[in-house]
Order: sequence, then C-alpha cells, then structure tokens
Amino acid sequence: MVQRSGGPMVQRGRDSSLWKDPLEFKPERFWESDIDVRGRDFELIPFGVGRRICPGLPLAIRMIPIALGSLINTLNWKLDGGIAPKDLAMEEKFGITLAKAQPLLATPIPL
Ligand code: HEM
Repeated sequence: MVQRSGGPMVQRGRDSSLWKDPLEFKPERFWESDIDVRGRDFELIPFGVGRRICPGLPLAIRMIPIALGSLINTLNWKLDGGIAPKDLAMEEKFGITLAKAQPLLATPIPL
C-alpha cells in the first residue's frame, strides 16, 4: 500500500518497485493478494480514487464476474485463425480508454 494520503496521486500499476514484471499479463498475481480496487490501495486504482471515483464501481464489480463467468462457464471459446492462447496479441492501442490494438476474435462453441 502506498500514498494513502499526501503527495501526488499517480497511477502505480506499472511501477516495477511495486509490481514484479508489471507489464506481464499475470492475473494469478492476485490469487494471494488482498489489494482493494475500490480506491484504498493506490498501487491499483482501476476506478480512480477520491471524490471523482467511478460511480459505476458497485455495478461493475458485481456484473463483470457474472457476465464473464457466464461466458466462460456456458461456452467453449476458440480463437479465430487457429491462434494459440499464448500467442494472442496483447498490445494496447492508446485512446480515451485503453483498447487492444488487435481486436479479440473468438468463436463461441456450445458445450
Ligand atoms: C470495469 C468497469 C469500469 C471501470 C474500470 C471504470 C473506471 C472509471 C475511471 C478510472 C473513472 C475516472 C475516475 C476518476 O476520475 O478518478 C471513471 C469515472 C466514471 N465512471 Fe466508470 N468505470 C467502469 C464502469 C462504469 C459503469 C458501469 C458506469 C455507469 C453505470 C460508470 C460511470 C462512470 C462515471 C459517470 C464516471 C465519471 C465520474 C466523475 O467524473 O465524477 N463507470 N470510471
């Protein structure tokens, strides 16, 4: 936990002094973590923090696991073009929101 109060508020998500391999996509890094994404632990603030924190946070943290979990649990997914998951292009495209440079193309297959 860093910068609870005082000092400039900066995004620390890519800070290698706080994160091991910060640019690697490793969701498993959160398995043993008790970091709070609701604006308390400043090393991870996907919804912002303070007075202008995202008002959609309570909706998003409930809906995203349900929507994503449903898609994963009820369908098989195949990447278009026979790409192996490990070879998926994960580069980002800068914009108002951070999007994938190459769109994710996947076909749902009924179980
Ligand atoms: C994963 C989903 C979402 C993420 C990561 C996200 C992230 C953010 C971030 C980073 C901000 C800027 C906070 C700041 O300035 O400190 C923001 C603002 C905002 N978000 Fe979200 N958001 C999400 C979902 C939603 C949803 C579902 C809604 C509405 C139903 C929503 C409505 C808003 C609004 C209205 C603001 C502007 C708040 C203000 O400027 O006072 N967001 N969001």
